[in-house]
Amino acid sequence: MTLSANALELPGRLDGISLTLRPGELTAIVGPNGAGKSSLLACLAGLLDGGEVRLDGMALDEAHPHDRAKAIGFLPQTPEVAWDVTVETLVALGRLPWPGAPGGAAIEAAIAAMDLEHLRVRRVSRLSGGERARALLARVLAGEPSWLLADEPLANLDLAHAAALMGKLRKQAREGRGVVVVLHDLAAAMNHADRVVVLADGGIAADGTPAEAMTPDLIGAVWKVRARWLGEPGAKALSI
Ligand SMILES: Nc1ncnc2c1ncn2[C@@H]1O[C@H](COP(=O)(O)OP(=O)(O)OP(=O)(O)O)[C@@H](O)[C@H]1O
Repeated sequence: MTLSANALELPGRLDGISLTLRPGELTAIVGPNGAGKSSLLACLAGLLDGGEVRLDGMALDEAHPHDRAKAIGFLPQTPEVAWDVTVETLVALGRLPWPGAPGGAAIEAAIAAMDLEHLRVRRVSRLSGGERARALLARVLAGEPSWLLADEPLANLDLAHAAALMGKLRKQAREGRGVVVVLHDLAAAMNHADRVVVLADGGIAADGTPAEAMTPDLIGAVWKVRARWLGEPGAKALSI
C-alpha cells in the first residue's frame, strides 16, 4: 500500500512536490524552519488539500473518513487534548475508527510500546510534556494504522526516550507499516531512517538514503552551516 503525492501545490508553502512512499520504510522529512514539512505531512494525511494524494492508487479524498482514519494515523506538531482523561482512556480513543471491534490487545500493546504502564491511570493534565507526547503517540498506535505520520515526535523527549522512540518507529516499519516522521534532529534521521527527504523552500532538495540525501554539501546549501559527520554508521553525530 504506497502513499503517493503528485505535484502538491500550496501557495507559499509547497511548490509542486511529488513523491511515493513505501510501506516497510521509515522516512524522515527534514528541512529548515518554514521549509514546508508540516504542510507536506498534513497533505499526506489528507488534512490539507494541496492536490492529489493516493493511497495504493486510490485518491485519498474519495476514501470514506473511517477508512482513511484506519489507514493513516496522524500525530500533529502540537496535539490538543480536549478532555482531561486518564492515559488509558486517551490511548483507547485511538480505537475510534474501529467501532465494535475488540481493541484491548492493541491498546495494551500501544501502552507497552510507549513505556506508559506506570502512568496508565494518571490524568493527561498531570503528565510532563514528554510523557504526554508518548501518550499521544500511543493513541495513534492503538488504531493500528497502516501508515503512521508524526510531526516532530521527538520534540519533547529526553535523550533516552528519543532514541528509544526512533527504535520503536523503526520496528513499526519493519513490521510492515509505512512510517513518516518530520524531524529537526538530522543525526536521528541519519542513524534511524531508511530514507530522508530534504525540503527547502517548499520543494525537494534531496531524496535518498540518509547518507545520499544529507551530504555535508547539501546541508551547507540548505541550512547555511558548515557541517561534517563524525562517528560510525548507526551512531553518527553532526559537527557544526
Ligand atoms: N495556515 C497557513 N497559511 C498560510 N501559510 C502558512 C500556514 N501555515 C504555515 N504557513 C507558511 O508555510 C510555510 C511552511 O510552513 P510549515 O509549517 O509547513 O513549515 P515547516 O517546515 O514545518 O516549519 P517548522 O520547522 O518551523 O515547523 C511557512 O512559510 C509558513 O509561514
